[in-house]
Amino acid sequence: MTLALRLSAITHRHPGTTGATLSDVGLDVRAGQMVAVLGPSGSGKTTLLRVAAGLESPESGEVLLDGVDVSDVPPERRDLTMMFQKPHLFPHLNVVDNVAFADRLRSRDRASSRVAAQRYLDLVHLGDLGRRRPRQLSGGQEQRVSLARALAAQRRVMLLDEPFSSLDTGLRTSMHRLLDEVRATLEPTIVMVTHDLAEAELADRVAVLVEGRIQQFDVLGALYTAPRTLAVARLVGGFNEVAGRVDGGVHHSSLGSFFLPGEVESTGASILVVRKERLELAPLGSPGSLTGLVVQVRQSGAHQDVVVALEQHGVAAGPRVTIEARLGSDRRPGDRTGVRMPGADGLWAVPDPARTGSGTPPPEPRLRDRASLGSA
Ligand SMILES: Nc1ncnc2c1ncn2[C@@H]1O[C@H](COP(=O)(O)OP(=O)(O)OP(=O)(O)O)[C@@H](O)[C@H]1O
Repeated sequence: MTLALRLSAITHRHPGTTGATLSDVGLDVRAGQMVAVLGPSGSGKTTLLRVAAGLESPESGEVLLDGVDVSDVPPERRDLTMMFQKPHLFPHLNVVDNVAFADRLRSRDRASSRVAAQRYLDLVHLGDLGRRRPRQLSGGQEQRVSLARALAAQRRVMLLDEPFSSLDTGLRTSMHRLLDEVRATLEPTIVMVTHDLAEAELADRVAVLVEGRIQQFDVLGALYTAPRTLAVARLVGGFNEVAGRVDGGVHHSSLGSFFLPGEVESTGASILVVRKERLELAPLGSPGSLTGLVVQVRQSGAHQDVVVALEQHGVAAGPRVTIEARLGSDRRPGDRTGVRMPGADGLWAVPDPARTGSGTPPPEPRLRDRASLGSA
């Protein structure tokens, strides 16, 4: 499959700022693929799209469309289209003419561009609203028209900048379904910026951007099972963290020594990251289990999060871990309990940025389970 878009070693500094907003960012998007750029607020996501679109000129690096360097091509002549959080429809045109606009710019006649626009409106389930003005639409309808207009432009790549973030949860879910339908029908190439993990699920691959650097570019599942950095683990959330060291494929900490999967690359000062759903409550004193004191039990969706302060030398002063237990677990604050660690397939380790100086310092976590703290 061909590469529709390649961003190569992009570094960008906004005028008047000291640090780089984007540092050596590379991203490959294949034709027909959808890539989500996921990152916390201010990590440089919009800037990255604007560089791809030609709205910002990077200090260094290249933008290639279908293998051709377009770094010096102005935005209007790049074969891509951008869709924003706000729809920006033309208020003086009705819906069908908004969608037909790109065709009209290409000098297609009014009648046939309207016929084509109608097909895109049907695709976004707004076939009956073509004669309305934008001010007569709801927010969700406006965003559907905006999507139809972006599709009708038939550009090589669509850049979507948090296009559904201003919609309520129900509308956002229906836009996600619509995007899935559109992808199945037209196979557009899409780069979508989001800070929402649920939205990133729509994409084939996810690029995690933190403080202007791509920290991981992978399928979403890998971010949950094999995060490359602590920042990625924190952005995904639901990990317990225990500081320690990796030597010879084994993580050593105050919790003990645990074999890691062979793919773990981190060595030296490393944080053991364990998903809360992979830890288990166990009967007190059961063989191979750790012991701790339940300090909190709280509802988390269809589960309970049980926070346990692990005991060391008989004192519950060790790392705190959160265990996702099924509803109705009988643990109460003040109970002592066993905690069973998963096998190597449920463990992972990432470099400890505080002790190795590697990677960027972790951002203030947005999605992190605040109780999931651990220290060696
Ligand atoms: N025109 C500009 N001039 C100076 N600084 C800017 C400019 N545009 C953005 N920035 C800064 O660059 C950084 C990245 O901004 P950007 O909008 O790309 O982040 P983002 O990840 O899209 O954030 P959000 O999710 O909040 O939209 C921020 O610190 C922002 O303040």
